[in-house]
Formats: sequence, C-alpha cells, structure tokens
Amino acid sequence: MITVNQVTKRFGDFPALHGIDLKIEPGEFIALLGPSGSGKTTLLRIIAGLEFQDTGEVLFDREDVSRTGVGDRGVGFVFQNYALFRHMTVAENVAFGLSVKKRRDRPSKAAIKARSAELLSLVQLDGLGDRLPSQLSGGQRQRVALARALAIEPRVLLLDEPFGALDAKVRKDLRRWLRELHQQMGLTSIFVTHDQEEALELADRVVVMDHGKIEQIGTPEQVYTEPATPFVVNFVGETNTLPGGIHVRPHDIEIVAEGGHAVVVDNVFRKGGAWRIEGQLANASGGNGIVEIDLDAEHAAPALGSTIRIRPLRSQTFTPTGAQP
Ligand SMILES: Nc1ncnc2c1ncn2[C@@H]1O[C@H](COP(=O)(O)OP(=O)(O)OP(=O)(O)O)[C@@H](O)[C@H]1O
Repeated sequence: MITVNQVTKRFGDFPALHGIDLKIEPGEFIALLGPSGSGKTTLLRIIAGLEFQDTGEVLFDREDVSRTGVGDRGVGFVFQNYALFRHMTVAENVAFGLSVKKRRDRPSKAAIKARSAELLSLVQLDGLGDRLPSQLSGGQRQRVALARALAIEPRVLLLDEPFGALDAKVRKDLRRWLRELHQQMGLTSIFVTHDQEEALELADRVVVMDHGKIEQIGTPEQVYTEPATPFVVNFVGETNTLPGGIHVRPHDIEIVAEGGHAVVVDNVFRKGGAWRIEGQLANASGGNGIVEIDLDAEHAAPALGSTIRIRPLRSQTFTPTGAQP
C-alpha cells in the first residue's frame, strides 16, 4: 500500500504540489491524469524517491520512506527520458539493475543471464537479447525498458507517459499488454498520462490533477459520469457548456421539435456508430458558443446551415462545494 500524506513541493517560488493526499491499495493500477504542468511527474518522482517533498510524508505499507532514496524503495520505473543504454545489448540493458547490485545481493552471472532471458520472453522479445537498442522499433524499445524496470522484481511499477512517443495502434496494443502484465505479476502500478482515453481505459482509479492539486480521485466511471469539479468535467471526456453554466456530454443531448436551445449546424460527420454534429449556439450568451452533439446513426443527419433545437438529457452544474446532478 502506498500512502501520500499532505505532500507539498516547491521549485524556488513555484508551488508544484499543494498538500497532496493519496492512498493506493496493493494491486491497484492508478493513472495520474492532468494537463501539462499540473504536477503529475513531480508526484511520481516523489513516490519513486527520485525527488523529495518539502513537507508531508510517503509511506510504503506502514514504513515511512520519505527520506529513502530510489535505490532502496524497491520501485521499478519507466520514464521517457531514461532511455536505454545505447552501447549495451538488449539483454545487458535488461540485466543492468541486477548487475549493479552490491556484491552480496547480486545474483551469479548465469542467474542474471537466465533472468534477463526470462524477462525478454515475458515482454515477448525472445531471441532479441543480442541486438542493440538502435536495431529495435519504438514499441520494442519500450518493452525492453519495461523488462529492465521489472528485473529487480519491484513492488511498485511507476511509468511516466510510457507510450507517449508511439503511434496510436502500437500504443493501444502496448496498453492492453501492460494491463495484463500488471495483473499477471501482481504489481501495484502508477502511470502518468495527459491522455484521458489512456487513463480511462487502463486504470482502476484515476487521479485527476490540475495546478498541483488533486481535483478528483475515482474509478474511470466516476470521473466520467460524476465529475466533482468543472475542471474534471472539461478535462475528462468531451463536454459542452450551455447557457446557465450547464455542462453536458455530446451523447447526452437530444434534438427536439421546439423549445431548448437553437443551434446552427456547421458540420456533420460520422464518428464511430454516431453522427457527430458541430454547431453554434444561436444565442451564445452564457455558453461556450460551439456545441458538439452525438446523434444515433439511424437518425437522418441534419442539413448543413439548418437550425436544430437541442435539449440536455443529462447535465451538471457546479456549486463551490461540488457537483449537483
Ligand atoms: N526541477 C524543476 N525546477 C523548476 N520547476 C520545475 C522542476 N520540475 C518541475 N517544475 C515545474 O513544476 C510544475 C509541475 O511539473 P511536472 O513535470 O510535475 O508537471 P506534469 O504535470 O508532469 O507536466 P507534463 O505533462 O508537461 O510532464 C511545472 O510548472 C514545471 O515547470
């Protein structure tokens, strides 16, 4: 179990984290989700022991590891900027964490070699141990980085935008595969992403962050359907703001014959099994002007330039204390 209690961090005058509280249960897969600069990486680095908080504490189970360095926390991590060692073979990269252990903890050369081969098989790269990183694809390199992180048999796996630089298809495959690996190895994993789709698809719980604060912690379902703050409703999933500060999802809108809000249709295209209609609120006062609507594909699409009338089926407004359905 990982407990983060009232953790704060400043960089000079800049407050990067304000009083973060977070409890992660053993075996959970957690996403830290937020825009650039929201403090996700800083929080992950503090949990890893690569960075130290100014105040507050980090516990692993009941042990206070606040002043324990990264080498003694038993965490494996894959950070985008911790690239593979270019001059080492794939097998040597994977074995690195074991081969730099203190002599009394270090397995024999033969045992390290066997472990490295086993891990390469786990990440489905059997037989590629003798290659150099430059002879692999991007997705294969990420899997080597994961195997390297897993070599020390970590209790906790920390991943910072692990699939950031990969194309959409490879990302999707790796995500699914990572989820399986997490379960199979009984890991507690935390990953940083600014991609809400990735967070919603992968995580058991999502921690939504903004400006160094946690806005909401919840299951993907909770943060999507019961967003706690206006920030969450805007950041997680697509949303429209209608006059009166009403937030409504594109698929929670119906087209009505009369009443509702008038919208002039600008664009209509197919999006998955629905029509996506983009339009402008005819009277934009109090709304964000642009409206996106998903309409079941069995309906006829409205003509460009026509005016339709819409009504929210489900919406949310916010008071300073939270969401009001
Ligand atoms: N070593 C540092 N020195 C000064 N400021 C820093 C340092 N590291 C991070 N910051 C600042 O702290 C804030 C939070 O940074 P952090 O990297 O945690 O954000 P993030 O949410 O991970 O963003 P991104 O998605 O862009 O990686 C940013 O404004 C950043 O500029």
